[in-house]
Amino acid sequence: MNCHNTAIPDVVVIEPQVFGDDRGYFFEAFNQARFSAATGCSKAFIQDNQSRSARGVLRGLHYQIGENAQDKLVRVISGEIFDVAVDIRRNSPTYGQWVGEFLSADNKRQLWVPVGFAHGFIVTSESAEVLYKITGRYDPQAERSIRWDDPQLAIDWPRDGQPLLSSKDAQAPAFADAEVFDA
Ligand SMILES: Cc1cn([C@H]2C[C@H](O)[C@@H](COP(=O)(O)OP(=O)(O)O[C@H]3O[C@@H](C)C(=O)[C@@H](O)[C@H]3O)O2)c(=O)[nH]c1=O
Repeated sequence: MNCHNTAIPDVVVIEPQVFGDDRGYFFEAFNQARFSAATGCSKAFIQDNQSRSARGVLRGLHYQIGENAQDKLVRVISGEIFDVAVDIRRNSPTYGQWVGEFLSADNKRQLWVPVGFAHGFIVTSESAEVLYKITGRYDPQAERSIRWDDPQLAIDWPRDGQPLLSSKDAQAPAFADAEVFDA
């Protein structure tokens, strides 16, 4: 497994070692001990989420606040996405900064997005299926969002034209009005 920190060190790219042979390939999609060594996270994952989206769909930017705040380990099982994490920890030196990584079924990269970050992605292939493990339970009351095109965040989404959004995401508040993390 190969890991490297992104420009925001708490966000980590994990690249599993892939063993190819005449039959196809094998890799460990998740290994608790190696994952904890790479991220410092020893919390248990309690839920796996999977979604499928067409090209140009943008989901985000999302997070949960309070005791059900969620860490996310994101990967792609078909197609390609540009996956984004935004640092929304008020006291962080990288507060308001974002990192983005292309994750695909081909490159098998995973992105570790810890609590304190807003998360979103745009689909850059014909369609994409995204699978992510989370540590906090789904709590609609704790859900928060930030608009994808917030001028202060200025995320450079790879896209042709306007993305396809949920109605919830189309009405998301600006970063300046968002509830953020104090820690
Ligand atoms: C997130 C979630 C949604 N749902 C339901 C609620 C709703 O009816 C339907 C679709 O929900 P959403 O529109 O919020 O799905 P989506 O826009 O894909 O939300 C996800 O976006 C990515 C970027 C994330 O980071 C995730 O944490 C999550 O917020 O699924 C659950 O039952 N459990 C869950 O954990």
